[in-house]
Amino acid sequence: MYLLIPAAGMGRRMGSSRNKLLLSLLGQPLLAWTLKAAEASQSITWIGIMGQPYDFEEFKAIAESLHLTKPLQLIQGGETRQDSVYNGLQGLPERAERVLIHDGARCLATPELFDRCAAELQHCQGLIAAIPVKDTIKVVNEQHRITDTPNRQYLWAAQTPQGFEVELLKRCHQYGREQGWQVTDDAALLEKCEIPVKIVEGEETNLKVTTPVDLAIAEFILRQRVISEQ
Ligand SMILES: Nc1ccn([C@@H]2O[C@H](COP(=O)(O)OP(=O)(O)OP(=O)(O)O)[C@@H](O)[C@H]2O)c(=O)n1
Ligand SMILES: C[C@](O)(CO)[C@H](O)COP(=O)(O)O
Repeated sequence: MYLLIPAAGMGRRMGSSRNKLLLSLLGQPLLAWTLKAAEASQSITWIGIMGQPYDFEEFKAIAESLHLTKPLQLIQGGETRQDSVYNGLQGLPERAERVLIHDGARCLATPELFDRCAAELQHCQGLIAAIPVKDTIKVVNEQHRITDTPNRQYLWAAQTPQGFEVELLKRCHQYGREQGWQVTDDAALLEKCEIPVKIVEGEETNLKVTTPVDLAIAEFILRQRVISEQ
């Protein structure tokens, strides 16, 4: 299975002056934890990382320090996550039929989650990892007045990995560009093209490190894992 890792962001919500994926998490760059899970996955055979060229030297150093056994390709990212995935798709080897996309910032995803998504992708055109929403969600208007309380049974929080047939995802990205669609995940492009996307049960710990609080929570979870492995 081919894996593309969007890693070309800036981390504005982290308040960081550099790519948050290079920040230290339990003594290693955040991206290293994501790559370790990809390396440990049984199904992933090829890894592409979309980054900004000024981060490439550090990405290479991280990959070398991990002694990755899987082929690794660095691909120039874009201005938005959507652009970065678009570029990543162009950088896939021609033989790639299916692909998983996984945010570099979701550094706690387990190898087992990659493997479950990869296995499920043999039976559908598109899928995403997601978890049921725990909160009661309110829809509000511009005056901050509640307009609706949707039934939680139908609300799931999107995660990555998100997996697709390569040709289908390429077509949806291309069409989305032509239509000027701006989306925050790849599934949204298929939804807009009215193509069904399946949900695979994600992991509650598979948080996206977005703000400094997320970094602290991620560190806590990783510490627990390291302790339980000892
Ligand atoms: N131009 C971009 C923007 C984001 N990403 C990647 O997409 C993932 C999810 O994005 P997000 O958490 O929003 O990361 P940032 O863009 O870095 O954060 P922010 O929105 O706070 O600036 C991250 O792994 C990020 O590196 C990317 O590859 N290319
Ligand atoms: C793809 C994603 O990680 C799914 O949760 C997310 O949508 C991307 O980042 P953002 O924080 O929603 O911009």
